Order: sequence, then C-alpha cells, then structure tokens
Amino acid sequence: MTPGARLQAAAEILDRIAAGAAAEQALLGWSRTSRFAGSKDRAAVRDHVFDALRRWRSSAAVGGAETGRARILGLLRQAGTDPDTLFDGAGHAPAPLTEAERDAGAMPDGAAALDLPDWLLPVLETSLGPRLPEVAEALRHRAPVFLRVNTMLGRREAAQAALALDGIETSPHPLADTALEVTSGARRVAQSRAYAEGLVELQDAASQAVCAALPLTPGARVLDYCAGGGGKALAMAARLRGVIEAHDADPRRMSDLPARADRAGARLRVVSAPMGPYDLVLCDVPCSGSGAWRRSPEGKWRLTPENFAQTLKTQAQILDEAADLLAPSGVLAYVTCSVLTPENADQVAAFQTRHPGWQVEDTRQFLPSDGADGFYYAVMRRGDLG
Ligand SMILES: C[S@@+](CC[C@H](N)C(=O)[O-])C[C@H]1O[C@@H](n2cnc3c(N)ncnc32)[C@H](O)[C@@H]1O
Repeated sequence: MTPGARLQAAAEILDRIAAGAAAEQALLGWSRTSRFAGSKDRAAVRDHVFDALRRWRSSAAVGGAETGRARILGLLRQAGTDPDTLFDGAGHAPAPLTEAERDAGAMPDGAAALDLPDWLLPVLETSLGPRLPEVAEALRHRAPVFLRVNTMLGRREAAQAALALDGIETSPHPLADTALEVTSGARRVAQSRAYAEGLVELQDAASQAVCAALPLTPGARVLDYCAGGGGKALAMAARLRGVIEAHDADPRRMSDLPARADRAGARLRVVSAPMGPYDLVLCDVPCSGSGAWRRSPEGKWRLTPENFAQTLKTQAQILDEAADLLAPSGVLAYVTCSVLTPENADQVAAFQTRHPGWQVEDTRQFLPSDGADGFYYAVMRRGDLG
C-alpha cells in the first residue's frame, strides 16, 4: 500500500469508529477484507487510527469536519505535512482536496485544544492544577514501549544483550531497576527469544515502580485481588520469590496467567474465592484509565459521568472487601492507572473515614508527562493494633 492508501484506509476505519464501532473491531473488520495489506501496512494504518483517536477533537477542528477524512487531514496539518502530497487520488489515496476543504479548519480552544472531554475538564483541573497542560499534551502522543526484566531469570544487562541479538535496542529507565525502554525494534519484541523465554515482560515503567514500592516481605501471604492479565502479579512474584494468589471478578481475564507464570518461572495460584488472612492485598482497581489514555485513547471518549460514578462505587466496594481479607497488621495496597483525584486520594480518604484507624504509609502519583503512564498508589496499614 502507498502512504496515501494507508491514510485512506485509516479514514474509513475512523468513520466506523465514529459510528459506534470499537477501534479494535473496526481494525479487525478492515484487516479481514484487506488481504492485500502486509504487516507494515497494517501497523501503519493502526498507528494512524490511534493517532487520530488521541487527537479526536483537535484533528477534527483543524481538518474542518467530524469525518475520518477530515481527521486525517487535521493530523497532517498538525504535523506540518502538506496534504496535497498525499491527498492526490493516486493508487487508492484520498481524493484531492476540494476548495471547501482547503478553506475549512480552525485552531481549537479549551478542552478541544487539549483533546479532552468538556465534562472532565474541571475534574482534571482540580486534580492536576498547573500540570494539566503538560499531562494533556503527553496524552496526545504515542506511549513508549517498556519491558520489565524478570530478575528471576537474568539481570538487566543480560536482557539487553539478549534483546539486541533480535535487533531490539533498549535503555535502562530510571523509574524502576527492572525497567527497560525500547528505543528501536519495538515491533519485534513479541517474536524475540528473550520474550518467549520469559526473561522480559511488557509492562509500563511506572507500573513496575508501583510494584517495586510494595512492602513485600519474605514468606508473606500475598493476594492480587484484581489480577486481570497479571502484569503486577508476575512482577510481585519475581520480587517475592514466593507464591502470589491471583483473583479477579472476571476470571476469563486471567486465562493466560498460568501460562505466563510458567514461562516466567513464577509461582502463582489462581483463586476464585480468596480466604484470608493475607499479609498484603493488592487492589489494582478498575478505573478511568486516564493515566494510560496514550495507550488506550478510546477510553478518553467513552468515559461518561455515569460510568465514572459507577467506577468510583466499585473501587470503594473493592477496598472494603479487601480490608476484610487482611491480617491485623496486613497491608492494603490501592493502585489505579489514573490521574484523577476522585479515584485516588479522595477514594483513600473516604476509605479512612469508613474504616477509622487505617493509615497511609506511602503514596505517590506518577504522571504521563514524567515519561511512563500515570499511576497512583497508596500503601495502608491499620494503626490501632492495640
Ligand atoms: C486495572 S485492571 C487489573 C490489571 C492487572 N492488575 C495488571 O496489572 O495487569 C482491573 C481488574 O479488576 C477487575 N475487577 C473489576 N471489578 C472487580 C471486583 N469487584 N473484584 C475484583 N476484581 C474486579 C477487572 O475484571 C479487571 O481485570
């Protein structure tokens, strides 16, 4: 496919997304009917689609309409690329621009300029204060690819050398001792030997920093209450060198976990009904995902006041359930990939009001503008053991 044909394909997929299709479904539908497209074409089309999703509002404003074609036009204008070099109608490229399209388009302002939903702007302003513009800007760009070195199987330098043999260049990332940022060859990671043998896992650097901050002591009984795909459960297992119990309200989300644990040499037990007492319960709760909207930009537009309110209720309920599973001196670790105060510090404060005596021992907010995803954690323990 020519570069122009890739843009045309992306524009059509964006129209399907605008009509209500999920991005992955729309991409899959296109893939199935486009057998002529090679792997590089598919990757390029996907990148264009996700670039437009990250800049859904500003690309439409600059492109002059709420269509896939206009959004692609807007992205080109934002990048300083002359659209006439690609909108030329040749070889399935977009048709040349009309006079009306040339005249259309304006710089957005307010929430549209930041590529944020209007309703969420006040929440973000309160949560981030003067850091809002830099966070919003970070969320408009592609996320770096990070790997976690599985220190049960090798050191960071050994992992870098193994990855280099497969043409993947990395550099250590300061957020965590286990973190590598992929600087070239990211698309080869899943086929690399280091990945197949469990020496590295895909995991965001801030997510690794969160796992590194948890007070895991040898012999501790640990539960990952919202284990999902198990990224944090595996990272905890590597640190603890003991068994991690993994639970999720939706057990299908953990279906790959036993195989991933085997590959990593981790000891992990999936439990459907956790039985306390535990020494540490990790609650990596469902959240807005606002800290990771670079990776999942659809989340930015699908979040509504209604489902946000429901998510806040679920988070509180999970914290209450987890507290009941802990030993008297046990640690309750609350984690979100969010930058929004209502689901971070406010949620923890509300828990403390419902459960007097719990104290926050350690807490930190990571922001996407610091390099990795936005994450929040609070490590809590009961203070009134007497
Ligand atoms: C942020 S994801 C977990 C990601 C995972 N810990 C990781 O590191 O890859 C949140 C998970 O919480 C689960 N969940 C939602 N409601 C829950 C509940 N009431 N109890 C336990 N898990 C729940 C979801 O199914 C989802 O897998």
